[in-house]
Amino acid sequence: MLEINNLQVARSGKQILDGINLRLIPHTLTALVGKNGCGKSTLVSCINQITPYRGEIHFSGRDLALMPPRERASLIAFLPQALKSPHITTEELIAMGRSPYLDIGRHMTPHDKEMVEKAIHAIGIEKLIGRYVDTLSGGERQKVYLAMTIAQDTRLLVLDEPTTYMDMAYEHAFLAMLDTMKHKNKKTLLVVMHNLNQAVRYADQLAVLDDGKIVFHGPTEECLRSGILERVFSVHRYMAEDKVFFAAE
Ligand SMILES: Nc1ncnc2c1ncn2[C@@H]1O[C@H](COP(=O)(O)OP(=O)(O)OP(=O)(O)O)[C@@H](O)[C@H]1O
Repeated sequence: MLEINNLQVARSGKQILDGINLRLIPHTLTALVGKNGCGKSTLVSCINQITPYRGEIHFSGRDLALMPPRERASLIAFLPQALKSPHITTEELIAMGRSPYLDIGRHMTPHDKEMVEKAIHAIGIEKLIGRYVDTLSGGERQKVYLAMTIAQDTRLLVLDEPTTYMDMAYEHAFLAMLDTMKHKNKKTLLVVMHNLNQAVRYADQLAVLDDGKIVFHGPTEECLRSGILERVFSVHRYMAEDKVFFAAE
């Protein structure tokens, strides 16, 4: 599984990530949390080999920096924070998730088509089929991109703020679906999350970034006991109906 060793990123003379070590546990959901500008998207873009870094990122013992992009895409699916709006149909975009597996003529096999269908149903976007991506709302576009990452059928999914545009009810349904994917489909998930209340409810593990450093990585329960979230986010915590909630001070 994914293992990051002593990752360093500097930009315009500023140290953005400093000595990051992170080892994901298979078949768990790890929420990457931290205040605005602490380096979450930068860390994700290093895994995606977009941002240059010093240090090492391995997947099942293989250096990701040395792995051909097509092979990498068969192991790790990414949902970036900023989504493009190409003038292609939703099915065409979702089918791009199958790119790492297609032959030289880019022909979809019945299995590829089945994976696309399954992703459409998993996200519940049947009504968006036939629409052009550049005509969709922010939330609709986010769902179509999510279907693309699910169609990619990788062992690891790295999602950068996947619920930004989602309404509250769909956000819950989506996070519950990730939970099912983890258990039923044996997926491992690294998810950048802004909503602390959702993170502590759905994540098995929390990785807390503060000013470019991982200040906690471990089970969610342990993180809650440590009081680190209150310190990093300047929030206070309360209980309601046996659930933990955080609120701004
Ligand atoms: N090209 C760049 N040059 C200089 N600084 C940069 C550059 N790109 C990002 N940064 C800085 O790096 C820091 C980390 O940015 P990053 O986008 O990773 O934060 P984040 O934790 O994802 O933030 P948010 O929660 O707001 O999405 C920020 O202070 C940002 O301004």
